Amino acid sequence: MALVVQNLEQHYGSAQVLRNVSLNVDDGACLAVLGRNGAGKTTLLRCLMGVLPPTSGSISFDGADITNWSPHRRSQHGLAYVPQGREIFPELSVRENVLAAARAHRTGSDGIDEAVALFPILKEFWHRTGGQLSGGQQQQLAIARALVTRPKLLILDEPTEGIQPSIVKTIEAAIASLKGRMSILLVEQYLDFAIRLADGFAVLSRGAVIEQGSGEAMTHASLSRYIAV
Ligand SMILES: Nc1ncnc2c1ncn2[C@@H]1O[C@H](COP(=O)(O)OP(=O)(O)OP(=O)(O)O)[C@@H](O)[C@H]1O
Repeated sequence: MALVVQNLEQHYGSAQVLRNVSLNVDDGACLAVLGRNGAGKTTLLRCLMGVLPPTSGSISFDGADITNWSPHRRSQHGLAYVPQGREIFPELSVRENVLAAARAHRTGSDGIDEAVALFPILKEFWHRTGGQLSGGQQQQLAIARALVTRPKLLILDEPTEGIQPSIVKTIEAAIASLKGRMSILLVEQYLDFAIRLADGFAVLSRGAVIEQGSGEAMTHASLSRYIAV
């Protein structure tokens, strides 16, 4: 098991946002975390990355208890996070965005080439600034930046949100090609995308996991009631 989350709880002030959340991601597998807006998905990811300390519960990854580790230490240990809203550096070029991530992880040119090869548009726009890219191109850049850290677990927060269908296909193909080489935790509201990629799922509702299952159990009919519209 790559990632083991046990009994995680989180509060914002007096409001409880995560309730007894337990889930696992197997080595090399893709787990989809589904749920409506406000269900607590982003809060869960922020706890996994160490941006937000959980109120209680534990997180272990790759054999280590990382519950109290800093975000930096988690990243060095192999966790990479592509947040919702992408968060690239808009003033830096595509090249500089990628190199900044590579430098922090001492990734050489082979690792950079491998990550960028998944998204040919990035080489085409290598010297444009991040801010000049479309939303879908920025999403590809954000994923490439995560990949140059050579993660063991790639965490993606709604990578298809607001992105045109042709780029969604490119992102889907890229994630599909990564399966088996790293573990993936995919938060998604685009159900068909999640069904095509994931080996298992967990549904969050009001901060609690209300259903979990295998990839075979993931059908539009069984899961659409848990997703907005
Ligand atoms: N910084 C914060 N302070 C207080 N409450 C917050 C904060 N961030 C989120 N919340 C609340 O916590 C709950 C869970 O939010 P979260 O962003 O984790 O949900 P989500 O499932 O990721 O939703 P979305 O799909 O809209 O991003 C929501 O009720 C939200 O309003």
